[in-house]
Amino acid sequence: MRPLSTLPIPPSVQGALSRAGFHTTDDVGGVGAVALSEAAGITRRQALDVLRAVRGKGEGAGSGRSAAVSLAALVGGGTAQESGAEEVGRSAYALLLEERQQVPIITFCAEVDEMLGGGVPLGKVTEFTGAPGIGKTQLGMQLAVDVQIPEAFGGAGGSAIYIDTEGSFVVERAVEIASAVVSHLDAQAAADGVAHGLSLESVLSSIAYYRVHSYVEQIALINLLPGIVEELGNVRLVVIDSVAFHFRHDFANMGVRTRVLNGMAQSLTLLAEKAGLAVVLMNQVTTRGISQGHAYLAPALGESWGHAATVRVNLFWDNGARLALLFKSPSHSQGSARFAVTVQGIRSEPPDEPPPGTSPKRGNKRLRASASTGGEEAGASESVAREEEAMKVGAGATKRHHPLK
Ligand SMILES: Nc1ncnc2c1ncn2[C@@H]1O[C@H](COP(=O)(O)OP(=O)(O)OP(=O)(O)O)[C@@H](O)[C@H]1O
Repeated sequence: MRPLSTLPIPPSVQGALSRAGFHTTDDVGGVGAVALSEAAGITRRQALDVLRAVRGKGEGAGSGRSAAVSLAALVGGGTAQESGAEEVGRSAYALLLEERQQVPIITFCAEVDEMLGGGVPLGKVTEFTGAPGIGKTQLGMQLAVDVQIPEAFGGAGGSAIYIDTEGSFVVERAVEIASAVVSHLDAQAAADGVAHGLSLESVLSSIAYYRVHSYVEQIALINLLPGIVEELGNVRLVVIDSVAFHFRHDFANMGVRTRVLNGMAQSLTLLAEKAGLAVVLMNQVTTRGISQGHAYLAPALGESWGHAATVRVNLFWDNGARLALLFKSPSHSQGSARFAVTVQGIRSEPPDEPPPGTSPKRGNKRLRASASTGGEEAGASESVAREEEAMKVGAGATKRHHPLK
C-alpha cells in the first residue's frame, strides 16, 4: 500500500481523488476506470492514468495480480483483471466515449486545427511532411508546448517526448515558443480568474528530449518508449523529428529497411492507441519527377510507409505563404489551411488586405473529395495538383472560434 501522493499523478487529479476519499493504492484497488472517473469527478483518461500509475508502482509482489494490465481490463474494472485477459472486445459506443474525452492538441493556428478536427488527435499517428524550412521543427516544438495547456484551458494537460534525429531542436527557440504560450495563458487566466499553473520552467521540464544519432539508436529508443511513457506518466505527445533522416542515409538494403520501417510503424501505432497519446512524425519530401513544369513531391521512405500514419498532412509553399494540406484522414475530408511561423511560434496567417470592393483571396479551403484511389505516394504526388484544384474550387474561408482566443 502506498499513498497516492507518492505516485506521478497531477496535483489537480490528486486533489479530486483525495476529496472523493481515495488516499492510498489500496483505496483504488479493484475500482475500474469508469467507476473511479465518476466517483472522483475526473475524466476517464485521467482515471486510466491513475490506475496505470497504481498498478505500475503501487502493487506489492504479494498481491497476486499481474503487473501487465490491459487497457480493456482497466476500463472494465476487476473482472478482466482477475481472468488475466489481455484483450477483450469493446463496443463502438465505448470507443466513441473514449474518443470524445481525448482533447486534441492544438497547433495555435485555428485554421490548421479546424482542418484536423480540433487539432492533432490523441491515440493516433499523424505525419507532417514538407520541404526543408517549411516549419516542421517549429510545429513539433509548438505541439510539445501546446500539449501542456491545462484541460481547464482547452488543452490536453499532458507532457511531451521529443526525439530529435537531425539535431534541429534549438532550445532558445523552444523558450520563445513556450514563453509566448505562457504569456497567452497568463492573459487568459487573468481574464477568467483561474490559475493555469504553467511557467517557462515547468513547460521546458515537461519536454523529455532525446537526441538519436543512428537508425539503431532510433529503433532502440522506440522499442523502449512504452516503458519510458509509463515511467514519465501523463505523456500525451511523442514527436519524432524527422522519422526518415537516418533511414534515408544509413541503409543499403531496401528490403531490410522496409521490414524495419514496418516494425517501427507498428510499434508507434500500438503506443499511440494503448497510451492514448499523439505520435507526430515529421518527414522530409523527395522529388518524384518533373512534369509540365511542376515538381512532383512525395513523402520520403517509400510507398509502404504511406500506411504508417493514420493522418497525413503535407506542408508546402504556396505563393510565398505556408500551406498545410490534409490528404489522409479516416474521419475528416481533405482540406487545406494557411499557417505562419512567427517569433511566437506557429500562428494563423494574417489575412490579405483585399483591394476595395473585392473579396479576400486567402483562407481555409475545403477540397472536393478526390476520386483518386492511388497509393499514398501517388496521393502525395498529386497533392500539388490537388492544391491547384483547391485554388480553383476556392470554397471560401470557414470561421471557427479558436479555443485559445
Ligand atoms: N524566431 C523565428 N521567428 C520567425 N520565424 C522563424 C523563427 N525561427 C524559425 N523561423 C522560421 O522557421 C523556418 C525554419 O523552420 P523549420 O526548422 O521548422 O523547418 P523544417 O521544415 O523543420 O526544415 P528541415 O527539414 O530542414 O528540418 C525558418 O526558415 C523561418 O522561416
